[in-house]
Amino acid sequence: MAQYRVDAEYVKEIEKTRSDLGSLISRKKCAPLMLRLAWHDAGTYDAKTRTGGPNGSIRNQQELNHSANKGLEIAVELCEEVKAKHLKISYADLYQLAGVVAVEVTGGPAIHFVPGRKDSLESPEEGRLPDAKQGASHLREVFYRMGLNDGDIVALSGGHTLGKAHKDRSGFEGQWTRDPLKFDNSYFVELLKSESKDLLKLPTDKVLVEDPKFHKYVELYAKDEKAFFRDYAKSHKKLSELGFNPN
Ligand SMILES: C=CC1=C(C)/C(=C/c2[nH]c(Cc3[nH]c(Cc4[nH]c(OC(C)(C)C)c(C)c4C=C)c(C)c3CCC(=O)O)c(CCC(=O)O)c2C)NC1=O
Ligand SMILES: [Fe+3]
Repeated sequence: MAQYRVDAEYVKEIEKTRSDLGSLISRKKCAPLMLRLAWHDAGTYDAKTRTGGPNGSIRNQQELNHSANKGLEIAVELCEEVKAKHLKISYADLYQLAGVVAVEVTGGPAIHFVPGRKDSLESPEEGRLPDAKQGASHLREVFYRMGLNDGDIVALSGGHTLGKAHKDRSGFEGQWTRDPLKFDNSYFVELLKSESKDLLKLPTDKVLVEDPKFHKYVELYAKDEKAFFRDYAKSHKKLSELGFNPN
């Protein structure tokens, strides 16, 4: 992923973009969708070939057509309103900033954001994002390929504190927590409880409790929200900067 040095003017523009994203995301109550957009752009990264990653390519219709990205054209559309006011900001930076703001406006941790991602029009082949129907070895294969580790997998899954699954997008239906617009550690609290008919657990959510290496993090985050916020902020930054070595 290419990057470029940014000047003071670009940094100033980023701050204006951040505030416009905050108003848009609060007004439209679309924090969960924006967080998913940021991940689906960044989560295609392959550390070996150094391809994919947070480069704005998710805006390509060809990539939006990937089955894992169903529904994200809405998020891309919503971002256009902000992009039109800040043309010099790259799509790559815009989408990652939207993910950072989505977490902050819903009460989550502040996440350090470094601008300078370059856009690419090249979309990776379909199938780089994890499949929610699979198990622990698949999760590790996909996240290790991105250059992330077991702790990142559990912390990032905590992003399911926001939002819901939609039958017509992923085939799953329902929210993971009582308040889908509040960023807190309740995803982990619910994960340790037995199945409840009104809350969702994806197969990939369930493996976080079944696999002993993942389970120890779930236990920690369920009882210590500060620890979750600390680790989530680190993993979020890591995912949003895959392939991008900020100077
Ligand atoms: C760790 C594996 C993992 C998988 C397999 C996953 C899959 C997954 N995530 C979501 C929705 C979904 N996901 C997320 C954050 C999210 N998603 C995500 O996994 C990636 C991208 C790597 C797959 C990461 C790493 C994060 C972390 C913040 C949000 C906020 C929403 C709600 C969106 C909404 O409300 O519209 C859906 C339902 C889509 C829909 O029907 O609208 C599915 C099937 N999410 C996962 O964590
Ligand atoms: Fe998800």
